[in-house]
Amino acid sequence: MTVSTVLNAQGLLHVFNEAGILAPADVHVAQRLQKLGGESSEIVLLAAALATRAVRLGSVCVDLNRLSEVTVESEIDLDGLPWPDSADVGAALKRSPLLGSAEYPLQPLRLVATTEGELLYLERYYQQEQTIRRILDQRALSHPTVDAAQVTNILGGLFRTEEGVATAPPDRQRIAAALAATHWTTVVAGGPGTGKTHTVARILAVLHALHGEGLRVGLAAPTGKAAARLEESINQQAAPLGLPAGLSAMTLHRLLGWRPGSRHRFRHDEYNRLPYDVVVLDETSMVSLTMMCRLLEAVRPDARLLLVGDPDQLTSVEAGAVLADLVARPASSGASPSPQLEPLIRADLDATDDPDEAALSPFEKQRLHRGVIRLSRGRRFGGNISVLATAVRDGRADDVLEILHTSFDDVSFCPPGELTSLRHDIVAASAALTARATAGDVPGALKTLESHRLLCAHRDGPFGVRQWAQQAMDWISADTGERLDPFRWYPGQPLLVTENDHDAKVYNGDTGVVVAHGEGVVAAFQRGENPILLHPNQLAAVQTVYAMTIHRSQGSQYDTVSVLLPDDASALLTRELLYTAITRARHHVRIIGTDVSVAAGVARQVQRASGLRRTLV
Ligand SMILES: Nc1ncnc2c1ncn2[C@@H]1O[C@H](COP(=O)(O)OP(=O)(O)OP(=O)(O)O)[C@@H](O)[C@H]1O
Repeated sequence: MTVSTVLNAQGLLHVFNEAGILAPADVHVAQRLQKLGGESSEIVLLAAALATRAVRLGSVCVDLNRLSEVTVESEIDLDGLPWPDSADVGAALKRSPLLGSAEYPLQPLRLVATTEGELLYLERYYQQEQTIRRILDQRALSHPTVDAAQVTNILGGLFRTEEGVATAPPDRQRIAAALAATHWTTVVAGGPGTGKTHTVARILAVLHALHGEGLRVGLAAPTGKAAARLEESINQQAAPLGLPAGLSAMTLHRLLGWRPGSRHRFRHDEYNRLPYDVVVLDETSMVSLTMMCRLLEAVRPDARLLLVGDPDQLTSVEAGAVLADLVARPASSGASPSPQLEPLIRADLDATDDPDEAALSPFEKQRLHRGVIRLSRGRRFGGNISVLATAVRDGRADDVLEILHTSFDDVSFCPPGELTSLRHDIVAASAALTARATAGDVPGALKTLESHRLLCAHRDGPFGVRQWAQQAMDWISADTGERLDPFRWYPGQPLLVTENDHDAKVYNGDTGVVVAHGEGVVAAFQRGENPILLHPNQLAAVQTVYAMTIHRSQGSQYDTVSVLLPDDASALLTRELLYTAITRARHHVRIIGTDVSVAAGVARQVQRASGLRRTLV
């Protein structure tokens, strides 16, 4: 491992920098605080550097009781390092001018006591977390008043089986709609295919029926790709639900009014609130603490807010895992249920297990008080993919390995050297894609593009996208006898967009395919019934994609997914990564790796320390 060392780092900063725990940026922040605040305690400076490191790696704060539980890439002997005792760190911090003093009022660090120990924050993130906590708690103090009989009628009309009878209780989708009708903030969580978007469309139908045509709805998602999917899906369901046609969704940055040159300040804020009665945010798991704070500040207190997403998936690249925190937050934290909710969902609350849906647990019932519901019934895929994903999610490594070692049609497991079936699928998918694309069949090519996808954890190295994309191209060339030339456009060329292009309406993460068109070619991207067709030269930032990272694949699904696991020492190999990769598959998931790498992935959880799930003392 290469370590970037800071030449003038001293004491513990030097030791932890040399060991590869602290990056130069972490050391520089601590050194700056040392200079500005006149702090000389080594353990305070180390704690400040670890707090900076934590934010860099996605946490909001550092848990003093778990200072040494840092995820690192490999051979670092964590136990051999001189970790200070957490009580000593706490005591030294309490004496530190960096926590605020008459001489040094800036207070860049904040120590917070919780029922489970002390947390150290960089002040900015503490303030953002406090804002989120305060606004959510305030929003939970009052509730919209609705005509109960009208809501009962509307819910009865919307939640029916195909045969036209009311769905059997418990129906968590109906509960979500009842929650959204009676609470200012609703969190609809659920894995892929549990009907989150289906439910959002019905919630909008309930609110439209209650508030009439004038209801102003803002639909948003953290990425352009996710916003386009949300818009497409809601509009497909709009007509039968009586929703207005042409609802549009946008990125969260756009919704808030992005301003050039300012990454985290927006046109809409607490002084200039968003003009909507309902704001829906999809793929909330990808939203950082900072963006969630900005959204909450900008939503009117009397507007309904709907946060939707899968808390088990990979989280935002920046600090924070707010959706997971909100779902896991203790039931007691500052909320009272709307008195109107219970009568609306009496049958669901009282229901015992249904063949398709388990009864609500006591924890779920308590969580309803905070406006949180988790959809649990998979609607899109079932079978062993779902069982495998659940076992990964719950950290049951033995069950995961047992499923992988049993021969199933929809789940397979290959040792790293056994690549025959992977090669077969890559070559067959490419041949089918090229045939459709050469024939100018845009819908056929776009459908075939989703037939197989190779996913890697890393970008570079022996398990990375770069190497495996090249391997895939070599296999395809060996089969066709033709070299794939990445410097020209050819029918069947799979594309990945790497930057948002609002004019062309293609977004970072979109995948498309080059298709023959007249004498030339077009690049085709799926958008509902009407694919987007462009000349490939119009695309500002695009790559050929024969393999992609699991991070990039978030929000997409494929018929067959092959997941190439890295070495078990890779810090990227986490439970969330495995879960995200497996749940990309509709019909078949193939894991390529060893028992050791699978077990390591299931065991290693993304450690995102935050105070939102805790009770402050
Ligand atoms: N109550 C229901 N009855 C019948 N079909 C349903 C129901 N709920 C969802 N579906 C169907 O299940 C499929 C998945 O639903 P949907 O797309 O809403 O799930 P999702 O949780 O939003 O998935 P993703 O996480 O992939 O976006 C869709 O085809 C949808 O029409």
